[in-house]
Amino acid sequence: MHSYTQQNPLSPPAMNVQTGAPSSQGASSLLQMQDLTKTYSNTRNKVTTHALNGIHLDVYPQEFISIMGPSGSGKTTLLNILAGLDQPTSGEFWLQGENLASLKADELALFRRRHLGFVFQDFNLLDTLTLAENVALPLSLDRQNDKHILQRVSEMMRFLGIEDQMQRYPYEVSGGQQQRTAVARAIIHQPRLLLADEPTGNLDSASARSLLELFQQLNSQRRATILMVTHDPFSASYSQRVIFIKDGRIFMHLRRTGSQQHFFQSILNTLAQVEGTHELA
Ligand SMILES: Nc1ncnc2c1ncn2[C@@H]1O[C@H](COP(=O)(O)OP(=O)(O)OP(=O)(O)O)[C@@H](O)[C@H]1O
Repeated sequence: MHSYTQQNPLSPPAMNVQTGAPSSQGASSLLQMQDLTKTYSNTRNKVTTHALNGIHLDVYPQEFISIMGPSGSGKTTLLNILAGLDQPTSGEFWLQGENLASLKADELALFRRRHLGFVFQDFNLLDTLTLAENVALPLSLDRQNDKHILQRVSEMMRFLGIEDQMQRYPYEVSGGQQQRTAVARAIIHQPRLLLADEPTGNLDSASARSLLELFQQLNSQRRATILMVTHDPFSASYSQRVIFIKDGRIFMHLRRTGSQQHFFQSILNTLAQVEGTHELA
């Protein structure tokens, strides 16, 4: 299947068909992926899974992108590769010109700690640390001074509306507050890229909505570039561009051009197409 793009005819700009970037985009991309593939080979039952089949994608600074696709289409595999948690089988990717696949393990660990932020579905907070200590982790690991850390943590927790929970432990607060803590930890070091895997998956609808509004705020006010994997079309409608993956390939890019409601409807229509199109083996 070939990948293609869909746009509202009333609303240019045109997009680069391969990467989904606006053709008028002069700025250089923040993240570039070139022909990424990932194959899992199971030696026991000799089954080979082609999780990614040649992903080309450019992400531009200050974009908020959602990645959608059917179960097993390769979304998490892609995010894990970008997060440095897994290696591609072939292909390359660069974050602001840095070829991440070429870094040694310790260089990659440092790069991840300094330049990437992660938010996961299950929050991943450390239960033995207070919320403030959890948020401080990236700065403590970087050995920044205590006064600066306290100042940054307070400022960040205030921004996220959880400043009165600083001394509590994760098990003493709600899921929404835990996820806000995880977001604070993910962005306290001002990463170049925030990667989120189903960040609203364990939240009730009010907390999910407030997290998505927070992502929009981070994106517009703090210039965060966000890449979010989600199953949920409503969550995706908060972003500016949705990339649909199917069978490890990019199936379509959809860019928001009108209201959020209109974008939500376009996402639903595209999902129906993605799920209704079956490739013959
Ligand atoms: N460690 C692994 N070993 C073997 N196969 C794997 C492994 N991890 C993922 N896969 C396979 O790779 C394919 C893509 O998986 P991936 O988890 O990326 O999909 P996904 O789109 O995130 O799915 P979901 O929406 O269900 O989370 C699937 O067929 C999956 O079974």
